[in-house]
Amino acid sequence: MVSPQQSNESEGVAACLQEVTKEYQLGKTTVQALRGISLSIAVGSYTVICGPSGSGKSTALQLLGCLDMPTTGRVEIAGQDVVALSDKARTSFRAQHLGFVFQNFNLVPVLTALENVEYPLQLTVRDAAERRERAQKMLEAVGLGTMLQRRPAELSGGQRQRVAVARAMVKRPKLVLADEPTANLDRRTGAELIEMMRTMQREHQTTFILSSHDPQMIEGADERIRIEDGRVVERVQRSSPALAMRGAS
Ligand SMILES: Nc1ncnc2c1ncn2[C@@H]1O[C@H](COP(=O)(O)OP(=O)(O)OP(=O)(O)O)[C@@H](O)[C@H]1O
Repeated sequence: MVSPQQSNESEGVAACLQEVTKEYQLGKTTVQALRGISLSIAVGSYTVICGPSGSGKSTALQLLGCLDMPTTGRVEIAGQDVVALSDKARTSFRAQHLGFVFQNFNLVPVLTALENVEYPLQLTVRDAAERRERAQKMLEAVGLGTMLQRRPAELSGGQRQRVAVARAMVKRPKLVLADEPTANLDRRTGAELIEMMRTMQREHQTTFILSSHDPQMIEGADERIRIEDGRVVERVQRSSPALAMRGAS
């Protein structure tokens, strides 16, 4: 297993991209999804990456989640240069330290809520009773203590996304990445989910990085990073709104 080095992390940086570009090849066409992005995310913060459709939000999130590698540049998560890791070490690092919430919930349909949340612990926790107890506690924390045995099809969209948040949090990750988590929820359910994620983030001091178009989510963030056409064009910290930096990189 790969343990994070203590370089940037000990300086309060949970994750950073340095001069990162990402190109996709579409037949003979090269799509430049990210055009030299540099950003850092503070430990324990709740950061939203926003911007128009196609601007590069999901691509940035995929890189921060070790789900893809940059074309050029450095990606550091919890002090670890993840580009330098082998595929196997990167998979292990991801399983150990990162949690994910997706727009479409991505729950396993044949498993119950409890089994879905237990699932990621199979890689890291040997004791079955401990896995069950941790999964149950996490489902109770997201308000689903009475629905442990329900399968995803027997839950509402908001409840499914709560299961997904519990699944992301159960391994006590350093970082939770959420790609448009409220996109498939109505406004009220989205607002409840945002509040719940905020509570979890504060209680567990977990760093959350989200991508979103949702004004409710963007407004409540500690920091918002706006991307347009593969570049960071604005960073606004909630504590000091005057810190808006047009054309940050
Ligand atoms: N696998 C891929 N192959 C080719 N092009 C891709 C791929 N993934 C993304 N792109 C392109 O890269 C650019 C950035 O896409 P990305 O999904 O990161 O944007 P986004 O800001 O998340 O958009 P949305 O808000 O619509 O989800 C777009 O031009 C997109 O078409």
